[in-house]
Amino acid sequence: MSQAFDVAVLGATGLVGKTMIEILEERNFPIGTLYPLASERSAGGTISYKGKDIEVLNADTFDWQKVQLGFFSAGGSVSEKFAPIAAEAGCVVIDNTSQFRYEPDIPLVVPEVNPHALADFRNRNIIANPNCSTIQMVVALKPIHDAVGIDRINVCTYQSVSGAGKSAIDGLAQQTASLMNGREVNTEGFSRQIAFNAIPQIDVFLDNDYTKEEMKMVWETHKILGDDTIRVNPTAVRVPVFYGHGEAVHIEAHQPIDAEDVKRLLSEADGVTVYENPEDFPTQVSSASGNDSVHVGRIRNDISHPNGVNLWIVSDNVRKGAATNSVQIAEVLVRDYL
Ligand SMILES: NC(=O)C1=CN([C@@H]2O[C@H](COP(=O)(O)OP(=O)(O)OC[C@H]3O[C@@H](n4cnc5c(N)ncnc54)[C@H](OP(=O)(O)O)[C@@H]3O)[C@@H](O)[C@H]2O)C=CC1
Ligand SMILES: N[C@@H](CC(=O)OP(=O)(O)O)C(=O)O
Repeated sequence: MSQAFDVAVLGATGLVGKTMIEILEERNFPIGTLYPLASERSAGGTISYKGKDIEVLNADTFDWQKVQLGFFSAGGSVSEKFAPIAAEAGCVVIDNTSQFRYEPDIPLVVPEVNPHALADFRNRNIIANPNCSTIQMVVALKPIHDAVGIDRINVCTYQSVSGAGKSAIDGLAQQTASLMNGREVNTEGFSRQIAFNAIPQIDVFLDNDYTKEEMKMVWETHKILGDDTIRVNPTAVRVPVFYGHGEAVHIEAHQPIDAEDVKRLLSEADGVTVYENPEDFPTQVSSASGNDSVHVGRIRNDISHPNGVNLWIVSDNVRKGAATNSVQIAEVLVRDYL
């Protein structure tokens, strides 16, 4: 990688955007000039990159011809507005929002799972980064699907508040402090109190009574694994954890499969850390937060089904679920296509 790329990060003052800039630095991505972009609210402020303070620019007035790559994490409506403009100007957009994920000509990519899908990036000059809960699940399930074919997935998520942005992190901290001090709780930003509670609603309810977060896991698993026959049944729950999503996953394979086979398959898989000893299970706080691996433990045979296996999967939603996955997409892009 001797070539350097001029790069814009849209949403650079947000949780995902800031992490994206840290990860670009950490992984030494070949950047010529970095342009951090946000709304007019934050324009004029600075962000730190490689020991320097770089001015945040207003996305409304940015000239997209200046960059070859754009990392977008400022929300769906912002991507809807700016991604076509950037793409038309020759910038390849890696979009973290759900805005373009379900359009058939837009690649939806997890580099450990379906890097080949990137071959279609020129269709629109836009590549979609999947939903955080979906990414960690498909990284762990892909080797099993390749080996024996997965017929059905039942999954319950335990998602941290960082999935809902900076304001939700502040909300959990404030609610916790209020309760500890015997004060009334302000639940703004959540549909119920989140401190010391669990909320079985993430995103809006759809006509089939699943939430949109749950249906994203169905639609995106099909698109990424390239198999619409997999039956996926999710329940997505917000829990009072700051960083890291957990998932209790139950799979039914097309053929009998043993937990020991799953452990062996996953120990050979890219991006996965396996916890073989049942007592040595991973958690969001102790294992996932702050690193890029998908951690899998509690791997055991289903006592109620001959082809069933249970897994507990945790990962850092802001890193592997968003920022790191986008940077990994860019790494494959510049290595194989640009
Ligand atoms: N792949 C995934 O699973 C994930 C995807 N995401 C996506 O990333 C988005 C941002 O998430 P997160 O970082 O947690 O959110 P934050 O609320 O922490 O940050 C939002 C960012 O977007 C910027 N922004 C908001 N409105 C505009 C606008 N009109 N024009 C330009 N910039 C704007 C904000 O800038 P300012 O400082 O000016 O307000 C800020 O930089 C989410 O909405 C979601 O779409 C997030 C998490 C995981
Ligand atoms: N919905 C996820 C985060 C997110 O922004 O997802 P998406 O990119 O699919 O909208 C969460 O709340 O944990």
